[in-house]
Amino acid sequence: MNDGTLSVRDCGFSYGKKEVFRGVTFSVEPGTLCGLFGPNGSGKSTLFKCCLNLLKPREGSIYTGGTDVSRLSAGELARRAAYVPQEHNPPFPFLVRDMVLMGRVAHSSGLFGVRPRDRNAAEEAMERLGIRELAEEPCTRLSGGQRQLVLIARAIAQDTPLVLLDEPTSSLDFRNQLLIWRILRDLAGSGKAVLACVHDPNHVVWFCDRAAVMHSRGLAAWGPPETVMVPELLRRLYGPGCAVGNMAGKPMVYPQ
Ligand SMILES: Nc1ncnc2c1ncn2[C@@H]1O[C@H](COP(=O)(O)OP(=O)(O)OP(=O)(O)O)[C@@H](O)[C@H]1O
Repeated sequence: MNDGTLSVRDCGFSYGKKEVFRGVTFSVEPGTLCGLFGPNGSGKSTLFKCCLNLLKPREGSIYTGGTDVSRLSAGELARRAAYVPQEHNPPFPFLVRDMVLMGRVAHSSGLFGVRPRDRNAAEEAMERLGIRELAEEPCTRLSGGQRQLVLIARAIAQDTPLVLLDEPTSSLDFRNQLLIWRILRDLAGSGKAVLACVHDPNHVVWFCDRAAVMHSRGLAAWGPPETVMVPELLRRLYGPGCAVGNMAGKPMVYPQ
């Protein structure tokens, strides 16, 4: 099996003596968009870093495409999984075009081995994200939202079977939020496994096929959003000010 399936098996992690989560088990299948949500500090970014072998779980294991991520070299992992971090402030004034092209490094022999098809993939990704006109801009001169679009374009250019995104719409206006969700749905539609950390529970209901919920040092729920998004769980997560109604046959979360 060399697809994008992400399989998190009985995973636990601690920073020193501080336990962040334990017993986390869920999977993201090819063709599926899964939303990961939960309160601030519940361990979502930490779990992402474990999936990318940047942090080592204290217990359990994480597989992608049937291989334990800890057994993959950095290059192999970069060909299997793309990652959009929560934020990234580039230390150097790389041009947007070069930043997106960096997504292709996993497929070529370094930045000096860039082939026409790598350049095409980068151009297509910029086109898809609507940032072609920013191609010659240094990344250090972009707004927060523009930087976020560049990071997503880089992940798309990387063209991996698994895509992990940490709050991919946090800095975006509503139009660009809708654009990103449409692109993520298309990525899943093309057979990729997509895991996106999200804060707005309505985004999970509207756009995701699966929901995974981090809370109280573990996974509080996992399944189709309609079954996960129930008032009891939301009140546990976010307190009594949270209600669930119905809009167009889907749950709709709103303030009480
Ligand atoms: N490098 C670190 N060393 C020690 N503790 C850390 C470190 N990074 C994160 N933590 C702690 O681990 C817990 C989980 O943090 P994490 O960033 O994974 O949460 P999160 O769910 O992504 O939060 P948010 O929604 O605010 O982005 C928090 O209590 C945080 O303080």
